[in-house]
Order: sequence, then C-alpha cells, then structure tokens
Amino acid sequence: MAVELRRVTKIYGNGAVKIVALDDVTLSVEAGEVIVLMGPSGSGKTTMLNIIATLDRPTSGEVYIMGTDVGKLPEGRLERFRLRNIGYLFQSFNLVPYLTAEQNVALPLMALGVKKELALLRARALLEYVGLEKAATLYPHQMSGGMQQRVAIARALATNPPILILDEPTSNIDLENAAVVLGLIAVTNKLMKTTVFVATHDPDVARIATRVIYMRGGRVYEAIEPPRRELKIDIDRALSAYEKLKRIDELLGL
Ligand SMILES: Nc1ncnc2c1ncn2[C@@H]1O[C@H](COP(=O)(O)OP(=O)(O)OP(=O)(O)O)[C@@H](O)[C@H]1O
Repeated sequence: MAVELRRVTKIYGNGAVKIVALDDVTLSVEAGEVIVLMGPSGSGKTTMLNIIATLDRPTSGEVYIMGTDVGKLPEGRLERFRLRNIGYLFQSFNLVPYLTAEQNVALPLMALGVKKELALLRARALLEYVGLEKAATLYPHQMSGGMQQRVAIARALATNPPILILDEPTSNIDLENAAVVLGLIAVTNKLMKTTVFVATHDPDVARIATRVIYMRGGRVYEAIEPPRRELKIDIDRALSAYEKLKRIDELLGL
C-alpha cells in the first residue's frame, strides 16, 4: 500500500473555537492510483494533502507512507523522508524568484546531497520532460504562469518520488496549459508508476482519476463510478525524455 490513513482526525484551534478539518478518515491507496479529491471549499482537501505530505501531523490517528508510520519518525528524519518520497505542488507555483528554472528544479536533489552538476543534469532532463528545455536558464518572472507550473512539476519530480501531491494544479493557469499539465500528470503516473493525489475544484481533472473522492465536512465519500479516462496524451515526446531521465537516474542511483 502506498498510503494508508487510519482513523485520522485533524482539529485546528483550541479552547472555544475548534475546527474539525478531518473527521475520522480511513483510506487505503495502492501504488499507481490517481486519487482526485473534490468537494466544497473548507471540506478538508488541503489538510488531507498536507498530512499525506508529512507537512502537517494529525491530531489523532496513524499515517503510513510507503509502509512507514510517519508519526513515529523523529522530526530530524522527516525532511529526508519527505524529500525522497513526496513531490508536492503547492497551490501557487512557489518557485524561488532569484533562481533559474533549472536551479529551482535542482534544489530538492541538492538538499538530498546530490552534487550540483549532477543535480543540474537531471534538472535539465526533467525540464525536457515537461517540454521546457529551452527555458532552463529563465527566471520565474520571465515565464508565464503555465510555464512556471510545469517547472514546479519538474521540481516536484526531482528526487523521483513514489508519491506526487498536487493542490489545485490547474486553477491559476489557462485552459490550454491546464490540458498540458493534466497530460503530464497522467503520463507521469503511467511511466513512473507514481501514486498521485490531486485536490481540485475543476471537474476536468477527474478525467485522469482512477478514483474520485468527494470530501465534505472533513469526511470522505468515494465516487460511486469513477469517470472514464478520455484524455488524449502525446506520449512520444515524454517517452524519449523519460528514457534520458532513466539513464541519469542510474548515474545518480535514484
Ligand atoms: N492552519 C489552520 N488553522 C485553522 N484552521 C484551519 C487551518 N487550515 C485549515 N483550516 C480550516 O480547516 C478546514 C479545512 O480546510 P482545508 O484548507 O483543508 O479545505 P479545502 O477543502 O482544501 O478548501 P479549499 O478548496 O478552499 O482549498 C477549514 O474550515 C479551514 O478554515
């Protein structure tokens, strides 16, 4: 099992004002699934993603990521665990403004101790994978929102994590870029066997789901019938970039 939540509750606040953001959630997700989380604002989607990403801890309950009970990991080991296992795409692109695209993508690898030159080599291959090989030396302010989002996806994939988490990946970009981003997520799930979690208000995103989970008031309700995959994806370009990535991975031992 890639991710398992057992009776997870998250309560924000204390004293008189308490908000139950997650209410006794139990969920098992197998490797290779694409889970799309939908539901009204405030229903707990981001809270769930943050807890799976180990960026936040539950008030009670257990969280297993790739078989590890993350509640038992000491803070000191959590960052490395997160770097190796979780790619996270935040709601806003969150790129470092004074670093180029390739430097942004190389960051998580360098945080793991990979030498700069090798990290940049993989970063450039990842930028090719997301179709931005020509933008490697551009700064975020020189790129459109859609391009920044693709750089952010490349960065989320930097350490070859088994789990990819995306919060509203299409909400701040135009329709055309949204289709590219969805295609990339679907291709990544197929090629890299990445387990994917996406929170979204965009019904289009459900097209890449293997399972749609509706949330309401911190509880989960699974969709009775997941929508069919009907995205047309240009897999050839991604495939050739992926072959190159794999060779670099062998070099890096990722
Ligand atoms: N750091 C926090 N402190 C206090 N309350 C919080 C915090 N984070 C979230 N909440 C509350 O927890 C509940 C769930 O919020 P969450 O952001 O997980 O919902 P969401 O479904 O992601 O919403 P949206 O679609 O608007 O992003 C909301 O009532 C929210 O106000």
